[in-house]
Amino acid sequence: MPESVTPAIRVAHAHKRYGAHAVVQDVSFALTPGETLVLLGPSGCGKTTLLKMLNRLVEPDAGTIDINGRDVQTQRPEELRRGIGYVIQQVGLLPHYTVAENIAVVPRLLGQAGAAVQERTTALLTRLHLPPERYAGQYPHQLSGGQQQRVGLARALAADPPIVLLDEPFGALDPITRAGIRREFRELEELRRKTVVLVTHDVTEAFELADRILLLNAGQVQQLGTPRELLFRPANNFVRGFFAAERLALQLRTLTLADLQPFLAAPDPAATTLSPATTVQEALENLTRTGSAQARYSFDLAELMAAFGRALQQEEAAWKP
Ligand SMILES: Nc1ncnc2c1ncn2[C@@H]1O[C@H](COP(=O)(O)OP(=O)(O)OP(=O)(O)O)[C@@H](O)[C@H]1O
Repeated sequence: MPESVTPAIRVAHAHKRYGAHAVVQDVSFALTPGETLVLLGPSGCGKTTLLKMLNRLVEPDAGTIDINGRDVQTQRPEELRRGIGYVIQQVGLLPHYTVAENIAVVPRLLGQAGAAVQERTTALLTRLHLPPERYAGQYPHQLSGGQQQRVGLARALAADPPIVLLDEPFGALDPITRAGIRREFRELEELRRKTVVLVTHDVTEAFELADRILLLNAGQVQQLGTPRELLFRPANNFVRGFFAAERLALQLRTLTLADLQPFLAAPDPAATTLSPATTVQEALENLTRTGSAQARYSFDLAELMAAFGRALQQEEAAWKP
């Protein structure tokens, strides 16, 4: 991060213990505005505790936390929280409020005008694929789990906070709904501009959403880096082991056509082209798609996989110590 940029979030030497149990041990990181950090690690490693330190739902025993350059200890917790969106797994919608009323809670607390709040609610619902004419007046119990999670996200975004904290936001969903919502989430322009800290223990989710991953074990940072760094340049055996079971799937999601380009034949101008940023996984999905969406590409499945193998060898050779 350039020194002139004030980190959106800076955590320095944070510690937390409950009795004899050291839950967070000497954790430090700094995020540039707009960055998405995923807190990843096994159950009980301290992810939620660390996340809650950022909005003062948990107070650290030692260390400092600055949000936009200001120590959180100098700010009243309620005021701090109004500037930070927060989504939890259980969603926590108010059961007697409609969808629109739930989304409007924080903007109303901030004294925003009714018409502006309504406009924002309508826009957010539309963007999250919940047509407002159908859903604005419904109550939480009338919605599916995935719809409730989208309302939870809309609520966290309603006051347009520059920082959003998400604790297992897709945790309660089945894998298919989860993958779909994750895609929507990634494509949400709204979130691209924001600094996001997201807790998950789902490795695929972490790789899909993170700019950087903070991998924790027993309260200690094992590695902080891009998904590519954690995968190809693990800092220790814990990091290596944590990704071992899903290594191939993660490699397919991490390498892109740009990485494979030296090993693929020159593109056929008559064929459908895929962007260089397309992951190998996405390219595979395109190639194996059947039916009306079938298109002709410059390479076939065998050529793609051969190029993937060679790119992988190159990547691993480049990062050998
Ligand atoms: N208020 C508390 N009092 C005592 N122990 C706590 C408290 N909150 C958390 N812990 C303990 O601290 C450890 C870390 O909890 P935390 O919820 O941060 O983990 P996590 O990584 O988010 O786990 P999971 O993925 O299972 O949600 C756990 O062993 C938990 O039992």
